[in-house]
Amino acid sequence: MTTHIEAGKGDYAETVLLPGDPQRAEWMAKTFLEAPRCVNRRRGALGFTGLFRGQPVSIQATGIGVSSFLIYAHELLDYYGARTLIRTGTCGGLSAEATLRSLVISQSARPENAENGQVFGLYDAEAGPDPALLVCALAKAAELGIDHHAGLTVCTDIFYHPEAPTRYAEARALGALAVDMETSALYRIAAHFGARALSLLTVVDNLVTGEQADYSERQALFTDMSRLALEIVVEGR
Ligand SMILES: O=P(O)(O)O[C@H]1O[C@H](CO)[C@@H](O)[C@H]1O
Ligand SMILES: O=c1cc[nH]c(=O)[nH]1
Repeated sequence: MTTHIEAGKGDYAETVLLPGDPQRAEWMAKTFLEAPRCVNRRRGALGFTGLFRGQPVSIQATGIGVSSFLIYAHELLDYYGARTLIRTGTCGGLSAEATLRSLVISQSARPENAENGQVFGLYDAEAGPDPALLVCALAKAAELGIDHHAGLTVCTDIFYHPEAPTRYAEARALGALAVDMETSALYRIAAHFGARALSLLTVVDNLVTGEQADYSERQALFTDMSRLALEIVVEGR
């Protein structure tokens, strides 16, 4: 076990899907995995391991924000031997193109604090996914007919911000499709450990149009993202 995970060594597969929300982790495990077993309950950050088409896969909730995310990613990479991390997250659309319920594949992630923050040091730099996983995701998304967009995403540390209406002007000018709170850290920590990573993000609100998906509707929205992540696990190993 580690400080934040009670599972034993060997309880996680080498490939781990990483939703932020523990309820999403449980729904994904029970909906898509064969013989899912819960390997972590500590702090309610649920973790599961099971099989998808005979291949071992784990799903671990990471909580909200870079600080929480890095704890789980670090312990999975450093202690449990994870080699491929695929985030199955949610995001806010920053462009009209990133419509509600569509899927954003983060081709590059830029931390909001890149120039002025230095909050997370090593993690304050733009980074990208594993190229082979990205290629696989784009091909599979097209094959499965999933409404998706690939491009730059930004990663913020603050969900509710006093400058809400204008704060993403620079990111939008750079062409950012969406904002989440973990992806740049995922890409940086994976590179640090020589592991592979990719971030898939379902748009649950759009900061340009003001549209929002209700939480009660959300699990249904995650079917495409979960199927895509699991197809990548099978194809991209
Ligand atoms: O739904 P998850 O995967 O948690 O992702 C998004 O939702 C949370 C904010 O509501 C942040 O963690 C953000 O990145
Ligand atoms: O980080 C996030 C996630 C969903 N919606 C947002 O506006 N931001």
